[in-house]
Amino acid sequence: MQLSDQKLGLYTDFYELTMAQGYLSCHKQNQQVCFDYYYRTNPYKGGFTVFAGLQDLLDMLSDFTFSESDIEYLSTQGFEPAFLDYLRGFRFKGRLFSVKEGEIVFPNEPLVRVEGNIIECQLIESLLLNILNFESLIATKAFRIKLIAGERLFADFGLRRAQGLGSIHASRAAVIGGASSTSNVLAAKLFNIPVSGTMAHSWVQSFDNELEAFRSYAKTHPDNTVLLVDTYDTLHSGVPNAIIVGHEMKAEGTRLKAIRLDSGDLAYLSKKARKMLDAAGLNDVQIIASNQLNEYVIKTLLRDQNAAIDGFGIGTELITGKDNAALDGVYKLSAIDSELKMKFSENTEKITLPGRKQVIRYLDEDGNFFRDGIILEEEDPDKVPKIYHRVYPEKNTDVAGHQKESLMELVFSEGKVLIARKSPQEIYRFLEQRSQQLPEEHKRFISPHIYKVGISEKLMSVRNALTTKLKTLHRDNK
Ligand SMILES: Nc1ncnc2c1ncn2[C@@H]1O[C@H](COP(=O)(O)OP(=O)(O)OP(=O)(O)O)[C@@H](O)[C@H]1O
Ligand SMILES: O=P(O)(O)OC[C@H]1O[C@H](OP(=O)(O)OP(=O)(O)O)[C@H](O)[C@@H]1O
Ligand SMILES: O=C(O)c1cccnc1
Repeated sequence: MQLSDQKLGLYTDFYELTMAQGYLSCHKQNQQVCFDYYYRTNPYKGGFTVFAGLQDLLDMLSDFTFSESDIEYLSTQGFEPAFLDYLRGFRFKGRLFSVKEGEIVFPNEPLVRVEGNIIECQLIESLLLNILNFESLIATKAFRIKLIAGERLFADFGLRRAQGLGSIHASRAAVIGGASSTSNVLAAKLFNIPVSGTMAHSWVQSFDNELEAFRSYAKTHPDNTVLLVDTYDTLHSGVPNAIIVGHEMKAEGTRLKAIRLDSGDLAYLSKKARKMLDAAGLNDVQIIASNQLNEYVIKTLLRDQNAAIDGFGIGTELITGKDNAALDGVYKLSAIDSELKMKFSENTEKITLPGRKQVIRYLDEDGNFFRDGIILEEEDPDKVPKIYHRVYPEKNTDVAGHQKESLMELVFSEGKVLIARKSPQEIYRFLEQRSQQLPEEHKRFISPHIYKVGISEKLMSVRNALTTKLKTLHRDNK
């Protein structure tokens, strides 16, 4: 994706650049490091997250360079000539290992591992977090909606309510999570996703009366006529006028596709409208609903109130990931050359895991997700018999004999993307398949069952030994 000729090297936080300059002047530029990307809490108080944004990140990495005008700008911000020279030829040449886009993932497990020299890995931190945190947040929201909407179509209507240009990534992520189409034409073109649209109230208002507005639209768009029926009075004007136009279209050999309800009690109105359409012989005209919808409203409409709704248009709540402003994904250093690194915290849950790691997904006898285990990359997964709770090792699970999968694969190396490009719809199909392996108790909205992610004994002992070493060192330094 490219919005302009602006290169992306400056799409970073200032401190990444000041540290990068510091690494260069301390002659650390050849140190080989490893960073992990992971998040800590599932959004929406849910039981899982949908990992998204990888393809965009990989595309943007190729553009993560500095133009002459970027260099000039940095020179006005106090950066040294030697560092500016370094940036002139900069290109990320490290390696990325990642779980697949569309994978269902859980807190605290590495999702991306970045390896390379300390400067390149530091500089891409902000970009990586920006893209992966946001797209994963929106894809997760979309998938929660999809879990409830089922086979009914749902369109992303969010552009007008999105956080600026973030809508481009959000619309892509919405389709990864299960939206059938987007109203966002630029996102549709850039990512080759289905585009769709109905009409606004302004169309209806722009004619002398509602019937004329409906007739004119049907004439100009006979293949895609969806009439917005709530401008004046849904049941006394909108639906009766749509029925007149539906009959006229039939007589002309075309078809009224749907009506859209955008206010009022959507359950009551949809059931009444369904009856009226059916009584008029327009059983194939669908009913689409919109107006501040989310997974909870859709759930009560469909499951408690038997609403006669065939499809949904969803804007604000989908595209902004309401009620979760951000996914709390982080990027933490875990190794420099052969030395393992970790960060302490008062909160034991937040202590990072050192070393180069892989995530193993263990399956149960039905092929469903059973546990995830974080192991050291050098470990043979076949020789990991148990995984342990990262804080309370007395809680552990026998995983020997379970079918297993390694979740992270090499996706970027020597400046090249190593995985095939997939459309957001193809990524959704992968997500759907994975969702069938995720036990139902992790999908419920209220107090979902916590999916267990453990660590291998070797990783635990490496972490514990390093903890003791670093604590001693820092105590002695006091
Ligand atoms: N049957 C229903 N059950 C639960 N929630 C519903 C139902 N029908 C509509 N809603 C939701 O209730 C809210 C109604 O919004 P609001 O109170 O602003 O009324 P409105 O219909 O938009 O009124 P207006 O005519 O001013 O546009 C929306 O979020 C909508 O999705
Ligand atoms: O409610 P959301 O989930 O955010 O979905 C998007 C909303 O945007 C449109 O309304 P708007 O009033 O902006 O335009 P209109 O004149 O077409 O109704 C549309 O009719 C939806 O109600
Ligand atoms: O196509 C629509 O009906 C639409 C698109 C964006 C926002 N609201 C409605």
